[in-house]
Amino acid sequence: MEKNSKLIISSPNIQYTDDYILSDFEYEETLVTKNANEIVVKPYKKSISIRTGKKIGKVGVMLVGWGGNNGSTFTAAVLANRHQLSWNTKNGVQDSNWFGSITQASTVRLGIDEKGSDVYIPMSQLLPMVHPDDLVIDGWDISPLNLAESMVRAKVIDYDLQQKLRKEMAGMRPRPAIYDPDFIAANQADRATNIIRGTKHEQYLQIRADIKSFRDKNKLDKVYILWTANTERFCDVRVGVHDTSDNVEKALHNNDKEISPSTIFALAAIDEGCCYINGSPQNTLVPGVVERAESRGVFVAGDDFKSGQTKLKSVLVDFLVAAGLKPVSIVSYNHLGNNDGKNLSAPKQFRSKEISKSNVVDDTVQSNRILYKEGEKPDHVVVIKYVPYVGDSKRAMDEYTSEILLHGTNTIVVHNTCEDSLLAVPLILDLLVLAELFSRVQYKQQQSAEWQSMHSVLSVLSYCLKAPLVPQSAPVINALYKQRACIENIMRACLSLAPNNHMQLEHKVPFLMSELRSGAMFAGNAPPTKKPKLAQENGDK
Ligand SMILES: NC(=O)c1ccc[n+]([C@@H]2O[C@H](COP(=O)([O-])OP(=O)(O)OC[C@H]3O[C@@H](n4cnc5c(N)ncnc54)[C@H](O)[C@@H]3O)[C@@H](O)[C@H]2O)c1
Ligand SMILES: O=P([O-])([O-])O[C@@H]1[C@@H](O)[C@H](O)[C@@H](O)[C@H](O)[C@@H]1O
Repeated sequence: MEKNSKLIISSPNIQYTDDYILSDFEYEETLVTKNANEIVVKPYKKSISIRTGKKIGKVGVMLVGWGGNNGSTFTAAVLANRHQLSWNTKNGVQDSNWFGSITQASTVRLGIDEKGSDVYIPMSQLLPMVHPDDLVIDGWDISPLNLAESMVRAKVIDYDLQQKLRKEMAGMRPRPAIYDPDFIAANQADRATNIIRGTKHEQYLQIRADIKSFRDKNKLDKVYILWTANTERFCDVRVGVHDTSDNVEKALHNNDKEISPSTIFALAAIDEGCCYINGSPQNTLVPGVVERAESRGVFVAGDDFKSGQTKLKSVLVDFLVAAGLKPVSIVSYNHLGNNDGKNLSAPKQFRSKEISKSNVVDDTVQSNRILYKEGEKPDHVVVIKYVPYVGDSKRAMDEYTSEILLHGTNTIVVHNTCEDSLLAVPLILDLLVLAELFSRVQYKQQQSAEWQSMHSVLSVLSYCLKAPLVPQSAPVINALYKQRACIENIMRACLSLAPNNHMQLEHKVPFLMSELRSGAMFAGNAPPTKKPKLAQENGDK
């Protein structure tokens, strides 16, 4: 499909207005009930209407930890792509790209052509999405370095590209941030010289003022707040402090020591009506914060970017278990030398990461009671070591041992070296682009008049996160294929298209095969000669 060709869904279930894409969608599921000696399966359907706003507006993003490896590399990537920069390296001239981003560099299966071949288009062409070039960037950091100095410190971007970006990035300086030595490693103290003084509530008010001034100065329609600052220790969640919105607010006013800097940022974001995304593993989004987001109709998402070792794990374990093989021992070791690794060399901060990296196999293991008894899990060990010399170039080594036929074993060993930030930054972009897209998608039961947004806990972003936060009582899905299919199929539903099922019966069932070959399969489904009629300009059906 040509990059700029227009996607038109030719269906009686879709209508295009100036402001919306309106879709009628049949949501199908299967209700399963088990009793002593039978399993009853009952298919059901739900007719819903979906509308997607076509107007994006001006979008701003404020990064907490802007001066870090991820924050400075994200900024460099946006600018390099915006200016379509090329630069010299020992391997020749390189061009800017967004490799690693599903919204910018991946395609989705749309359907089949007359010959029955799959047709794919860029995910970014499926629905209106904010373009990375249009993002306005700002943020906070406890370190005072400007973004050019931060980029140099990070040692991620090629030198020649750094030179092309330095002038513009030198003009970007992180706002003072909230520093609490009780929450991040003591070894971070020497960079914490750009901080907001005062009580926790005064810091909260300053963050709100920062968001407001950023929004007003740039005339923004939406602002997204994303935490890519250092990993904090878990806060000790307490009844009366973290359990409700009112109690969290009270605790803030009382300067409670268990209210973390990241929770203060989250409260400020939510109270300014801004989506808050947690790219680190700590438990920022305590129940009281989630309750506040729900009461204000604001999205929150987290935790911890799923960028490398864990992303691969959420594929490999799914493949092994789905193949009927039984992973019994998973050992994930890595060392790295960036500041993230330095912070994680402290036990409490490592513990936060160990938790988020360890739960990623649970959904797949629990799905197969042939291989695993109730409560049975593979041995699973996570090791992270700080080795300054290697910098951002994380060296990950994984060993997967599985039981196979007749007490055999299979051991898969993986070695994975990468600039950690070059894997995380595309996820930061996708989290922002997808959060903005889903802020424009609303649903209603066809007979009811009220349009509803998705639940405040935006679990559709799980694909980008190691330890996905989900609405209360919802299951956590970590398997990467399922997470990606969820995004694709919700986007297809916005266009009234059925989920991809990969059955390809036209290539398996003889009468369908002959219909395909004779052209009879598409008889009466020929593309329309004229555009689908525009619905009345009323935003509603
Ligand atoms: N592949 C990846 O890089 C990856 C993957 C998953 C998660 N993460 C998480 O993303 C975060 C950032 O990673 P990084 O490599 O950019 O680390 P980094 O240490 O280079 O950057 C973090 C930045 O946050 C700043 N900071 C610390 N506390 C702050 C606060 N309270 N307010 C504002 N700024 C603060 C630090 O000064 C630093 O500049 C870490 O928590 C890391 O665990 C990274
Ligand atoms: O994403 P992933 O490769 O599983 O996990 C990574 C860890 O292995 C790494 O040590 C840490 O510094 C990064 O923040 C990231 O969390």
